[in-house]
Amino acid sequence: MSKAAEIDIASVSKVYGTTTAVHAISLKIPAGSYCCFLGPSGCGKTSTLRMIAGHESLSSGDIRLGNVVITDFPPARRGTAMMFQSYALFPHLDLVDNVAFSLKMKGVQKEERRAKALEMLKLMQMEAYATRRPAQLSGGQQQRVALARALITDPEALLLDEPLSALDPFLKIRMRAELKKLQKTLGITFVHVTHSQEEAMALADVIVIMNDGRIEQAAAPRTVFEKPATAFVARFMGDHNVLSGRVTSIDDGIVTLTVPDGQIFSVRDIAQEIGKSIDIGIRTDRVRLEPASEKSLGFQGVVANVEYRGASVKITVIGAGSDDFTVVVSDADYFTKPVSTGDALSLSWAMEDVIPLGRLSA
Ligand SMILES: Nc1ncnc2c1ncn2[C@@H]1O[C@H](COP(=O)(O)OP(=O)(O)OP(=O)(O)O)[C@@H](O)[C@H]1O
Repeated sequence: MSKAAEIDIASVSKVYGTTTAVHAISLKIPAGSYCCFLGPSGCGKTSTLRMIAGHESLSSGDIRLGNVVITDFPPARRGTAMMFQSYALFPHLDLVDNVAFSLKMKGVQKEERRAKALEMLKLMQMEAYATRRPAQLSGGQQQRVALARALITDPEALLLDEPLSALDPFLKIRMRAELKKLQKTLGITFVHVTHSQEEAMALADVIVIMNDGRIEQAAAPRTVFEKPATAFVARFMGDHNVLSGRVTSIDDGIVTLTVPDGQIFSVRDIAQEIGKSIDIGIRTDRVRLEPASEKSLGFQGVVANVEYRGASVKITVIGAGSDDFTVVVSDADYFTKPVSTGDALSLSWAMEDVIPLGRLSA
């Protein structure tokens, strides 16, 4: 296998007619890492992947793979390989010929390309099916063949566009583990586009969260979850409450934030100006069902909904300017003091659990 290569995306934009799909993004994807592009539909993740692959031209900027600027290279000369969402296997060819296809295009002799294709099918544990056609395989097996076909060119980076979306939920989780294992075995850079937070968290060394053609945050899954950079990231990753308010006083480093019907205090220097709007995040599992003390923060609200989830219970609360402030407590904690819809309750959390979120507005 080839060596892994860093992918350097420098100020890359993509404009389609009047739509700017990607706004001058810059990102370095470390060599040998598993990188997931995550974001809502239309945020520009597929356009970015296709520009790395060479299936879409750049409107501006440059892309480097290792030491080589590949911006103007055709797909086959880039050192990348792409696996498509639909797998794009040829129905009339058997698996060996499907996998060997790109070598045939390169003029590699039949014996040599068939031997290499069998080696790749073996890597994906599909050699027993070598003479079958794609229609005679399950979804998971087709995916393995598509992977074998992408890997036969010894790419430095493998690009995967929603690779698990065609699979049923059970297979999705199994193939997810196989992808991760394959990336570790090969050691090459994987770039995987997904709209599933869970998938990105499970697979990635680096998650790149995109919104409206821009990168909101690029970091390790734990950083993204524990320190979301913006309100968008906190909301999109889920399991966080986002409260917005105005700074009403700053005293000795303690910022007082006033939300429409309550007060939240933060010890951190999250905004310097009185009157400025700010967003803060609080994890749903860090909220306690007890009144705030001097050392903690909180508000009083009214229970809007209670959802039993087995090991935990999710309580939705109206208050502090939010109509869906969410608290997740363990089943044990909940059942010692259950609450129902319409009950008034006090919520609190520790000051250190307040996450200041970026992109402040005036
Ligand atoms: N060939 C095209 N011509 C015109 N506009 C396009 C083209 N391809 C994408 N777009 C637009 O660019 C924006 C980004 O699209 P892109 O496919 O990159 O998003 P995405 O995040 O991958 O979305 P999805 O998850 O739905 O695939 C969208 O507004 C889309 O409509």
